[in-house]
Amino acid sequence: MADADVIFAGGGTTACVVAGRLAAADPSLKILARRFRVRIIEAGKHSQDVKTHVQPARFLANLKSGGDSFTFHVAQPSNALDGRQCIVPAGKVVGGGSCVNFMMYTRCSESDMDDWENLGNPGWGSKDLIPLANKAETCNLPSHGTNGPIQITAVSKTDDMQLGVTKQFLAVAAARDPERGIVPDANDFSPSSINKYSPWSRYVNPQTGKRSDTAHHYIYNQSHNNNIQVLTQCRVKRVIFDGDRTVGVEYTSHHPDAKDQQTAVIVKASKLVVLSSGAFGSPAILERSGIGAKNILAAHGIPQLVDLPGVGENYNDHNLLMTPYHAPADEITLSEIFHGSEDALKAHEDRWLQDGQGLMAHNGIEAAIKIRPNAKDLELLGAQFHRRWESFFESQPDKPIMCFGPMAGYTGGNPEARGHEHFGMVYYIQYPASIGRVHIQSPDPHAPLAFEPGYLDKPEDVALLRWSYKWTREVARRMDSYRGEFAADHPQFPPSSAAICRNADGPVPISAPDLKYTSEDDAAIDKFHRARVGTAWHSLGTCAMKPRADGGVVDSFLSVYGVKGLKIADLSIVPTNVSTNTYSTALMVGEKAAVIIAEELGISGV
Ligand SMILES: Cc1cc2nc3c(=O)[nH]c(=O)nc-3n(C[C@H](O)[C@H](O)[C@H](O)COP(=O)(O)OP(=O)(O)OC[C@H]3O[C@@H](n4cnc5c(N)ncnc54)[C@H](O)[C@@H]3O)c2cc1C
Repeated sequence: MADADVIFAGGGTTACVVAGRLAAADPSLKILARRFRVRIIEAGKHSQDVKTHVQPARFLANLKSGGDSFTFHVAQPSNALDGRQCIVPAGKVVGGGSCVNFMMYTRCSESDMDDWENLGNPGWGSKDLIPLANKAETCNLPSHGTNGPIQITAVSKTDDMQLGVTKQFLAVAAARDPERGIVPDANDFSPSSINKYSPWSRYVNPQTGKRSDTAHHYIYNQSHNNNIQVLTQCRVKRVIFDGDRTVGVEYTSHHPDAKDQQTAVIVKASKLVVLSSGAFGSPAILERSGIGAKNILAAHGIPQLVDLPGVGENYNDHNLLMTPYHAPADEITLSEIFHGSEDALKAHEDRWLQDGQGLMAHNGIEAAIKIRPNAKDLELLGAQFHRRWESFFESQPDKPIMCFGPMAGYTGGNPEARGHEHFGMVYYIQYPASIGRVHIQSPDPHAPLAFEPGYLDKPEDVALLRWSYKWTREVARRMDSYRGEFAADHPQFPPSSAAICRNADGPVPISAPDLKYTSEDDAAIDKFHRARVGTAWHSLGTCAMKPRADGGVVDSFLSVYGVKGLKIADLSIVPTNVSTNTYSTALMVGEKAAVIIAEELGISGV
């Protein structure tokens, strides 16, 4: 007899949306959201009411603690990064990334969704997906959702802002770059909002001040619904088939203290297995199940069931830096919450416990721009970027090249920054030309993956970051709080350079000339980027939804090619990159997957 009707392998962001919607619509359907299993009596890694998850501003301390709500995927050494091994964390907790992310509320470009549809995926264009993006959220801004589970703190005007650096960023924008202009909401899916400065909202409930994640808002809110069974600290090894029909999955304990992490347990699904293990986990489960490229499976002694060479390929992310600037001692930032002791945090936590307000309910980001270059920028971006501009961006006016914004606080790891105030300038590439891959390197589900993120493999991405460093620095230098660069976390320019980093008494005038950089300076910037560029935590694309002949892994109904009864619902299915922080994309994919599965299973009311 089957253990459930639908089994989800992975209980992260997208899985909670799909499982929650299906279970709420049809309480007679048994849903088993598969995560980490408690081996003895340890409840495992639920996120419910855990303060590192629900108190928003603890996100950075949680990440830096290296704690057990993350999997840290260590990449292979990369030539483009001067031999460095990047580390890309992914959420590992019920609710996945939505419980550990930075809560920056961003939505993609219309054309991103239309690109997916045009790849051969009917029903995945902006016309169909925008209503589903709105269905997921409640956000008090025009053109957003009004009745969805995910609650947004809307920031659209100066009165909504708590951080001086945000206001300064927008003030410099207004004075220095009036051509681009400021809009109240750059995340309304309107092409005309691209290339505009804007206040920025966050995934925090404005009433309670709690993080708005999918675990609490799609699963834990259904504690009355006995049909949702969540196993924690269990790791899915592979999918079990009867011929080409999916019948269940095999899992093992993932409890860190478990003496035996290899004993297999098999659970059967009567209707469907859904892989929701994210851009790293889902392709790995497929490969361990015999679905993937022949050479990779053969190298690990796994018999091939379906030849799908696209599995694990097409790894996409956004490449990010946050460069810090000194700020006055009385600057309002989150640095104390990011790096302070529990004693130092107590006042912030007490304030938050009173009414859910204060800096503990914040993420430090309240303004940004998804930017496109003007003629002067294109000249500065140089020849290395021009081909990419002409072939990809020029004809797609709603595709930004970078996202820039100020972060109120120091996010780096240099202990010299402690006890002083800083703000950061964040910059990340929206559509990196460099693409990576992730594959298994063992049939063991606990073994690390063979991961090549591809960061900066292409020179056009290096050119983008070089221009972005200079661009963001020019804005920072004009902000009232600017007191010079925190030099240890900037490029090491030659001592004679006019661009050398130094302390300052205050900002330069808006009309001051821009810094001049020599070719040696440019080399220092590139070296810095190769040494420091990192993930934006937006991994996607490794089980792409596109035609099988084009390297696709799932079709537009999210069904894995070559077998029956197996779907994927997470960001691994996204075939091409998006101009957004990807929580919104996971919500949208989840809502779409819920509709698809409900229709197939004859469930109404989703
Ligand atoms: C540190 C960080 C900061 C971020 N900041 C932002 C932000 O500010 N704004 C924004 O919009 N987005 C942000 N994101 C991105 C966003 O949160 C993710 O893109 C999104 O949550 C991914 O959803 P998913 O469903 O694809 O995967 P996940 O949410 O990662 O879910 C996958 C789940 O599967 C589990 N799993 C993996 N393998 C197995 C297995 N074999 N068996 C069982 N379970 C398995 C994992 O533990 C995980 O819980 C951030 C992400 C991170 C990690």
